Amino acid sequence: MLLVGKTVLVTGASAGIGRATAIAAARHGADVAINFLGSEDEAASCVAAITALGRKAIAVAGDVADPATASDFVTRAAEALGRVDVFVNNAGICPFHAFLDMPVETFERTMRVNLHGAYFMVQAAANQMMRQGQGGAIVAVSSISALVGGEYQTHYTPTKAGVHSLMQSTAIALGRHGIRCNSVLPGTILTDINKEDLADPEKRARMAQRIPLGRLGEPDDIAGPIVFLASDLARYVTGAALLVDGGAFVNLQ
Ligand SMILES: NC(=O)C1=CN([C@@H]2O[C@H](COP(=O)(O)OP(=O)(O)OC[C@H]3O[C@@H](n4cnc5c(N)ncnc54)[C@H](OP(=O)(O)O)[C@@H]3O)[C@@H](O)[C@H]2O)C=CC1
Ligand SMILES: C[C@H](O)[C@@H]1OC(=O)[C@H](O)[C@@H]1O
Repeated sequence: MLLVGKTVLVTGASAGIGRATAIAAARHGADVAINFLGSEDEAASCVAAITALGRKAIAVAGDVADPATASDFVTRAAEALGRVDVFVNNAGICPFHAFLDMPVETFERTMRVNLHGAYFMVQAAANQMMRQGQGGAIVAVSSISALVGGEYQTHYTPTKAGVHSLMQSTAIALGRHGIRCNSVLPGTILTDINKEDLADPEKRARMAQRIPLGRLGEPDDIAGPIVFLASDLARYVTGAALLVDGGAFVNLQ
C-alpha cells in the first residue's frame, strides 16, 4: 500500500487511464476526488468502485478547458476530503484529423483541453499544496507522442510535448516547496480515445507488432507507474519522464 493517508485528485477519471488510476490509488489506501466532463454514470461507478474499497471519493463535473474548473475542482476536493497530497493531470482528447485541412476549432479545443487545462489544473493543485505547507506530488499524463509524431495528431502531439515540458518547469518552480512534478509517457493504450482509430485491424496489428512486450497497453499498465511516482518511494524523483510503452519507442530497427 503506497498511498495510505493521502488524498489523490485525478482529472478525466470517468474512463480509461484516469479511472484506472483513481481506483488503483484507492487500492493503495488513498481517498480520491475525480473530475470528468459529461459521463455522469461512469463517474458515479468509479466513485462506487472506490467506496467499495473502503475509501472516500467524490466526483466533480467540469470542463478542464475552462480555467475556472481548476479552482472549483481543487476547492471542492479539499473541502470534501480535507487536503490535496497528489494531483494527477490526465484529462485529454485526441480527435484524429489530417494536417492540411485541420479545422481551427479542433486545433483550439485540443490545445485548450490538453495543454491549457493541464496548466491551470496544476497551478490550482500546487497552490492548495502550498497552503497546506507539506509538499506534494504532481503527475501529468503526457505521451510517447511527446517524443514522436503522428500523421493525424499534428494538433495533439504538441500538447503532449507541452505537458512533458510543463512538468520539467514546474519541478523547478515547486521543488523548493517539496512538491515533486513528473510525467508518464504512455504508448498506445486501449481506451475510448483510440477505439475508432484502432478499429482498423491492420493498423491495430501493425501497432502491436512494434511493441517488444507483444501487446498494446491497458489502463492498469499506466496506473501502476503513476501510483509509484505519486508515492514516497519516488521521494527523490522530480522533473522526470517515465516512458510506459512496452518498449515501442526504442524499437526502430
Ligand atoms: N490511450 C492512449 O493510447 C494514450 C492516452 N494518453 C493520454 O491519457 C489521457 C487519458 O486518455 P484515455 O484514458 O486514453 O482517454 P479516454 O477517452 O478513455 O478518457 C478520457 C477522460 O477524460 C475526460 N475528459 C475529456 N475531455 C475532458 C474535459 N474537457 N474536461 C474534463 N474531462 C475531460 C473524459 O470524461 P468524460 O467521459 O466525462 O467525457 C474521460 O474521463 C489523455 O491525456 C491522453 O492524451 C497518452 C498516451 C496514450
Ligand atoms: C490516442 C492515441 O491512440 C494514442 O495517444 C497517444 O498519446 C499515443 O501516442 C497514441 O497515439
